[in-house]
Amino acid sequence: MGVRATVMGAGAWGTAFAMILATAGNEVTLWARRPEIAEGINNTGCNPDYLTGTHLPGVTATADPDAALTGAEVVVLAVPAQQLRANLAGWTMPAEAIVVSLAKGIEVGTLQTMGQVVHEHGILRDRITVVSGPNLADEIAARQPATTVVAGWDRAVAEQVGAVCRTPWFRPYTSIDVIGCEIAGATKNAIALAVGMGMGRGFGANSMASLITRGLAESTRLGESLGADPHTFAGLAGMGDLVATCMSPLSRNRSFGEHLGRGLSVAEATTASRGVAEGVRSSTSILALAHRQDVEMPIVERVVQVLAGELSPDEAIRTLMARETKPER
Ligand SMILES: NC(=O)C1=CN([C@@H]2O[C@H](COP(=O)(O)OP(=O)(O)OC[C@H]3O[C@@H](n4cnc5c(N)ncnc54)[C@H](O)[C@@H]3O)[C@@H](O)[C@H]2O)C=CC1
Ligand SMILES: O=C(CO)COP(=O)(O)O
Repeated sequence: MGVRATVMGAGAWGTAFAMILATAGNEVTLWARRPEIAEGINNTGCNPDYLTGTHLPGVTATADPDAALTGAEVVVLAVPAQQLRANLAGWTMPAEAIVVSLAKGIEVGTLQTMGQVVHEHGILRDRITVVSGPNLADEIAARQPATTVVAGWDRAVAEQVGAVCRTPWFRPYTSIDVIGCEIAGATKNAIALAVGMGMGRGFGANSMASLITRGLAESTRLGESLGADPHTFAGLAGMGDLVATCMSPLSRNRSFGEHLGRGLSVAEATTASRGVAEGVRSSTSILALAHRQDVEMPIVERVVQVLAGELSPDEAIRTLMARETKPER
């Protein structure tokens, strides 16, 4: 028996998630900010801007947030991290709905995770869940097998969301480590920028593996300082997502880093990007969070310096390699 589910945000991941929900037998409404996107979906059955060849049977689109939200039992938030708070302020959330956050980022200024932003908006913690894992939208849209983690403060609610978004090719696991999944999801984008920079400089698998592994170590340190379970970082939302993102040319964050590594400016890389690369804004807030928590994050620090134009990718790599020798753990 399906539920009435609404996805707020018709970018790549919002569109693919709407397709998952419809395939799983739910009644799905997809809110698009731009009316022409909603019209395109309703008229052709495909999103004209994102995942363009993907058919979305059973998905009805609208550009009216009230129409989208009225009566929804599950509300999926799929707008970029830095835009979530402003969007929530203009929306009337259904009183009893379960909320699912898809964005992978840390809010600039408040240093809050998306779950915290949603909670601050007045949603009870027990009704908030986040989805995070190795989920490149293009592959999900092509119905390639993938797994993910649905994390919620209330395990039963996470299980409910897991059941609602389960399809033959999309297998959700559940977790109660919301903060761990969110920190893992946000930091992997910053690490993917670093990996991309290395690839843009022409480096191979050794460099990539070194950055992934040490990136995971600093991500885990930050998570633990905030009360996360370190095991989460070895799981799908941690290592799983990091590997998928850093290995795939489909990743916007890795591609953005590659552009920087090849000598493009941040502005040029932004123009070349085919969607939001969350790590570009969130690297700064992740580093600020690390400073607040007194946690060392040398890779993220170098990424922030490159994005700010204070270091070249070559200098970033050189200074990372010049750090003092120390025990691995
Ligand atoms: N694309 C992917 O493979 C995955 C993305 N994510 C995360 O999901 C979140 C959304 O990403 P995507 O859908 O991929 O991004 P996208 O770049 O494909 O689309 C962004 C969407 O947000 C809309 N948007 C932009 N500014 C807005 C604003 N001010 N107010 C409302 N809507 C606005 C755009 O019109 C577009 O529909 C990000 O946090 C991303 O890290 C997570 C897993 C997979
Ligand atoms: O989060 C993602 C895969 O899990 C998508 O990564 P990008 O945002 O870098 O494309």
